[in-house]
Amino acid sequence: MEILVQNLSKKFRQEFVIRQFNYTFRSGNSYAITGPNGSGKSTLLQLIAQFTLPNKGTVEMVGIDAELVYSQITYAAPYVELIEEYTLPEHLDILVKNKYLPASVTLELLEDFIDLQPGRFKLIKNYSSGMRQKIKLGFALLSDRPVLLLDEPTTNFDEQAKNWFFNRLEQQRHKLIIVASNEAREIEFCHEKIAIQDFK
Ligand SMILES: Nc1ncnc2c1ncn2[C@@H]1O[C@H](COP(=O)(O)OP(=O)(O)OP(=O)(O)O)[C@@H](O)[C@H]1O
Repeated sequence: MEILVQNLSKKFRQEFVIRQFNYTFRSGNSYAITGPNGSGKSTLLQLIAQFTLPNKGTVEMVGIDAELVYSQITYAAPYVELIEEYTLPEHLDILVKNKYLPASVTLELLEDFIDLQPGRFKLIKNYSSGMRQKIKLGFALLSDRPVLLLDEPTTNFDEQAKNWFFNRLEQQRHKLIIVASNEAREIEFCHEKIAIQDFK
């Protein structure tokens, strides 16, 4: 898998958040997008995912039809919400039906993966913020899609949960991973670092 980004620019109102960004992302590599608050890390991640359109430039997933790009990506971010009124089994069911997760991901497997005590009738909104983040990451990490996009993945995590995440992330090295973050541990995992300030 290769994502080719050429001459990408994005502005909100009259102000450029990203200007003339060029990069090639490849499977088996992990990339950190770094920069101060409000510098455009999340915007760049959303542009790469093609969730949002650029003002100029292109993002191409090489060899993949434009309509199928979404089916190659898993995305975990504070602004990508879980369905709060669902229970975990209901949520899992919908992700399997929509092919976000393979059918081999059973409830038992998911609960084991995220170290969750079974609480099958509990609504997602009644889990703690750290647990909700773990569920979100569990869904992303158990997917077999080749591109994994993570925005500030260890937000709301204590040390134990951070260890859980980094151990499981190690098993994803074959994927193309992009992390938007300023957190030292999230960045040090990555092979390449992209400073957003270089594209202003
Ligand atoms: N939909 C939008 N409409 C208008 N402005 C926006 C929109 N999305 C982002 N921005 C602006 O673009 C800039 C970059 O925002 P972005 O969220 O990408 O930064 P960030 O580096 O991810 O920030 P943080 O580290 O705080 O999460 C900010 O000034 C933000 O206000």
